[in-house]
Amino acid sequence: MEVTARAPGKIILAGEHAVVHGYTAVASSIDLHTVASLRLRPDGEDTINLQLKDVGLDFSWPIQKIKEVVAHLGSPFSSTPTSCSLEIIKSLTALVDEQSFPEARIGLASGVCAFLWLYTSILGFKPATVIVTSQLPVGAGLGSSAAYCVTLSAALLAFSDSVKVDMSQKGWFIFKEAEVELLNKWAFEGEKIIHGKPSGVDNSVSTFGNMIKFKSGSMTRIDSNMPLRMLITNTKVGRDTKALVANVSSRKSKHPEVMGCVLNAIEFISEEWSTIIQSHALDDLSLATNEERLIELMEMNQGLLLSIGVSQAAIETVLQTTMKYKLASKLTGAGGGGCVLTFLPIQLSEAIVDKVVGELESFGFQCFAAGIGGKGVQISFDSSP
Ligand SMILES: Nc1ncnc2c1ncn2[C@@H]1O[C@H](COP(=O)(O)OP(=O)(O)O)[C@@H](O)[C@H]1O
Ligand SMILES: C[C@@](O)(CCOP(=O)(O)O)CC(=O)O
Ligand SMILES: [Mg+2]
Repeated sequence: MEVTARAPGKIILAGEHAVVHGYTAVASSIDLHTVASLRLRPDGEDTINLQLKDVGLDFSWPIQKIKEVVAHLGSPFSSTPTSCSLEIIKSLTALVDEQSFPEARIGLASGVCAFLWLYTSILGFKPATVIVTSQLPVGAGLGSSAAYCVTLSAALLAFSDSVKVDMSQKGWFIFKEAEVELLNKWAFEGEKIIHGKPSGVDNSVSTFGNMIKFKSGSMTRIDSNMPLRMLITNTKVGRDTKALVANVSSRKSKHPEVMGCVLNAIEFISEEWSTIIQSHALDDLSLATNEERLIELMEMNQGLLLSIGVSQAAIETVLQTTMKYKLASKLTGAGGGGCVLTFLPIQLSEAIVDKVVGELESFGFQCFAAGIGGKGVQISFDSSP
């Protein structure tokens, strides 16, 4: 029996970073997914195998070895989501390092630690092969870390005693509500290992899908009444969410009053975003007025993100390029590189979009569109041998 789980990435429309400090963010799922398949190995085999196809890494740990490393810390197996202590992270990192992790890919090590923590906590020491693939660029602001943790948590829970699923069901489906909440909590624990101090917005939107407003750990679903088109430009400049979040926190402790005002301003931007997107535009004129307001909010949000130190040269190149076409852009996710969103008004001609894309791609950036606001995590079973 094999289970496959898929979880979407996200865009943050307003409020990244501020959300880490208890302010509001507005985020939406996108129709690009991370997929994890998990197949239990027959009894007698004694390894846990993890294949990360996008980054070309393949790990195999004898169960006995994992037991030796984590069991002395007490059985990590737990029916309620628990945080991975620093001591366990150290032990898990030793397990990852033993597999001669390539130096250039050391940032990926925390993702492998998150896997080991989720695996041993949810499934214990059952032998299995887990394969992860993704349509999302890794480390580019589209929430690949959250989609990875959500999809792994879903696949692991599907074979655990914590959820009750009918494995004969055909096609994609999802657990019951309380079980999805449990999954989201586990994914958050995985995100903590990768991000250090995540707000929880990314795992929540990947788990539940749609568009959400998120503040201080709780989410409200947004029912958008506006068609929304965003061009996503991947600058391909690598960055690490954990470091960017830590830098913002350090700026906040150095300049508490200034940062308080900036983050408060971002809060108002997110609130206004959520009001506008839910309002009913009765005619083309009011739709255009609403679009104009969202464009201004995006410009202000980007300015504030620059002021907290998370913009970057390639991001600024995207902004200047799209500005030539009177289009507004803002970074999405942690910034420091990664992806930028450009608001495409509904009336904008495809000819202009093509011109902007052509110019952006001439810098070596990659442009794409993504469906906004689709379903959250789903699983499916395959009983073929
Ligand atoms: N498909 C994947 N395969 C392996 N690791 C992944 C994958 N997706 C995410 N990760 C983990 O998430 C990390 C990137 O997370 P992060 O810096 O938060 O960027 P983002 O979430 O914006 O893509 C990677 O370094 C890796 O540890
Ligand atoms: C910067 C932040 O607001 C979003 C990070 O998103 P991403 O990992 O860059 O996709 C951090 C968080 O909310 O946990
Ligand atoms: Mg992330």
